[in-house]
Amino acid sequence: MSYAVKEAFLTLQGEGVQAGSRAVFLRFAGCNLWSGREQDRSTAQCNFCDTDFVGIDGPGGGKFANADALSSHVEALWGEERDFRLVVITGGEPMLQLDKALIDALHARDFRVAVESNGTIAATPGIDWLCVSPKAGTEVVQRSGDELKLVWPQPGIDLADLEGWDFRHYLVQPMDCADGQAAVDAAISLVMERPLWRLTLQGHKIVGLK
Ligand SMILES: C[S@@+](CC[C@H](N)C(=O)[O-])C[C@H]1O[C@@H](n2cnc3c(N)ncnc32)[C@H](O)[C@@H]1O
Ligand SMILES: Nc1nc2[nH]cc(C(=O)O)c2c(=O)[nH]1
Ligand code: SF4
Ligand SMILES: [Mg+2]
Repeated sequence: MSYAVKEAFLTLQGEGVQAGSRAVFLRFAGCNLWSGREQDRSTAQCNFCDTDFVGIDGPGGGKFANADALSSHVEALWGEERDFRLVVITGGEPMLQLDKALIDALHARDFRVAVESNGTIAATPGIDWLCVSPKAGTEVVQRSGDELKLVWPQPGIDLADLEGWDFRHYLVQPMDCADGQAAVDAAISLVMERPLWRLTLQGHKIVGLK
């Protein structure tokens, strides 16, 4: 199978429990909850997205013919070091394209495979670190994983329901939006009221990384 990649780059994981780790980011093109066009945002199932995932024109992006070609591209971005190899596969919605062949090819090059998903498509087996970020009003089928990362505030989310799912870590991430401070305050209040949850900040934006 071929893969449509918006962009790929070396940075630090900015979010979640693995924040601060050196990682290659692989951003697949396309999402099932929004077209990515601004004129569709207000009517999309997910309308607060902070990411351009349309097309294959970003740095390190392109069309890759097969899993070997794409895993080789990831390896070139990482460099020679064989230890602690980490790739974060995101998008867009990565579960539209991520298959076993790509996970196997990345494992063969000694990468741990982390994935950021909206959870509306079941995760491909073999992922080493799965982050699910639920969106209000969508049917989340992937209710287990390593971290659940809730962007907040999101009207229509049933916190008690999420708390019954099977995740090792429950994280709340302030929504990057016009009133960012209000979102930070709301996230802190959530943690104060429900200590299962931990605050995660988008550290890459704070320090000026991509
Ligand atoms: C761009 S999404 C791509 C992966 C997948 N489609 C998803 O939604 O999880 C990557 C992460 O950014 C989060 N995110 C998107 N827009 C955000 C915003 N405005 N503020 C904070 N986090 C945001 C998502 O919830 C998700 O955890
Ligand atoms: N540095 C950095 N860390 C991230 N963690 C999750 C991201 C994403 O867009 O999925 C992201 C991102 O876009 N950049
Ligand atoms: S599901 Fe993820 S990629 Fe899709 S629009 Fe929402 S935040 Fe963006
Ligand atoms: Mg991002």
